[in-house]
Amino acid sequence: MTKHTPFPRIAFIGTGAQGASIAADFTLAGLDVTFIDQWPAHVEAMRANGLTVNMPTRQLHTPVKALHLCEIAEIKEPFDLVFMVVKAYDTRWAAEMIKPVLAEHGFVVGLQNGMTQEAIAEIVGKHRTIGAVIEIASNMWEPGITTRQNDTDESWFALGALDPEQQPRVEEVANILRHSGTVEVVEDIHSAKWMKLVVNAAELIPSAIIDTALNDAARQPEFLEVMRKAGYEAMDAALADGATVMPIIGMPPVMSNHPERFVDEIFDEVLRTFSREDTLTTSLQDWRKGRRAEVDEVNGLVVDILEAKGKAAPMNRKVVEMAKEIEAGKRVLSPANSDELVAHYRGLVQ
Ligand SMILES: NC(=O)C1=CN([C@@H]2O[C@H](COP(=O)(O)OP(=O)(O)OC[C@H]3O[C@@H](n4cnc5c(N)ncnc54)[C@H](OP(=O)(O)O)[C@@H]3O)[C@@H](O)[C@H]2O)C=CC1
Ligand SMILES: CC(C)(CO)C(=O)C(=O)O
Repeated sequence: MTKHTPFPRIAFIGTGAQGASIAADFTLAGLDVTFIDQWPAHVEAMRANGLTVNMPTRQLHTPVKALHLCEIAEIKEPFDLVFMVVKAYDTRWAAEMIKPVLAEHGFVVGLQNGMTQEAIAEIVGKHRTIGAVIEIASNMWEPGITTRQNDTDESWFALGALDPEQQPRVEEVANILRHSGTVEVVEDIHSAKWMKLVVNAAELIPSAIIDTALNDAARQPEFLEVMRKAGYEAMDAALADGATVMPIIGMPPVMSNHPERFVDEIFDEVLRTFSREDTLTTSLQDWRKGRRAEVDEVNGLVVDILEAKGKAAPMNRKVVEMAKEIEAGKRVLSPANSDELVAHYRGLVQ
């Protein structure tokens, strides 16, 4: 029997590493959840064997209702709440696909890295868009099986409406998402999303370029400076785009109002609380699977915002350049790439 909720029909578009584990929590809580994914083998595996979620100290298994993307066109009853958990670069088309089956008073929640709430709002309308910060480390290498490295007691989310008139309803969405972790409802989701992007600019693509687990990358002193520099430039971009410094991911109230020290604090918190010794960033997982990573949506956005304001983002520009070479097959994914990034950093600070 399905639980009574203000959102009787829930969908996830994108049920990879992150979407699958959160949607599994909702399913096990008795909610009506539809899993929609573009990876055919994953949908077939979930239909045949259900979904398995491996966590540090327990394993979940549940039958799920899974649809291929092409089956969205067959949906008769609209969804009241849609969690968008595809990669940031897939947001626009995914929002267009879901729009015809989104209830008039429904919401799309952009549970992703990157400033995806803006693209979602352009497509489904500001009044139906909720921005979200997600902090969980997870990975998916096999169809039907996701590994979530942070159980619900150490998973963290922030939610905020784009349209202030809808903000009171965000609490109802938070109550649903609390099946999967701690949820903070924030008034200023633009700033919260930027604070996450700041730490993402430092950690994701830089550690992926050197084909190294996040914690190992951050343990290399000179490479840590490279990562921090990318984060400092991202903080500049955040401030230039109207964001204010605010604590996220369960950090204590801001310890420092110095923007660069604040970048260091968020980064330390990710390493201390969320990232495990073997955590590969979502971007390195993409590259090891031969897929595209969120380069333009994270480091590329920093370059674009600062350059549009007549400022420079030389560390992020270099990160984007090397990432594009990797994606074009012109550069090998290797720890040896560290030398070039470190040399570039040294040139900037001399
Ligand atoms: N994984 C992590 O640790 C973290 C991820 N995030 C963010 O969460 C969002 C979702 O990321 P995440 O869940 O990691 O992404 P995944 O790549 O695991 O899943 C996204 C989607 O990619 C497709 N996909 C994944 N693997 C394959 C494959 N081998 N072959 C074909 N298709 C595949 C699937 O379809 P489809 O494209 O339809 O979705 C999947 O749903 C991103 O914005 C990410 O930055 C944030 C914090 C940490
Ligand atoms: C948790 C982590 C480091 C894992 O990839 C991540 O991707 C993020 O902070 O967005």
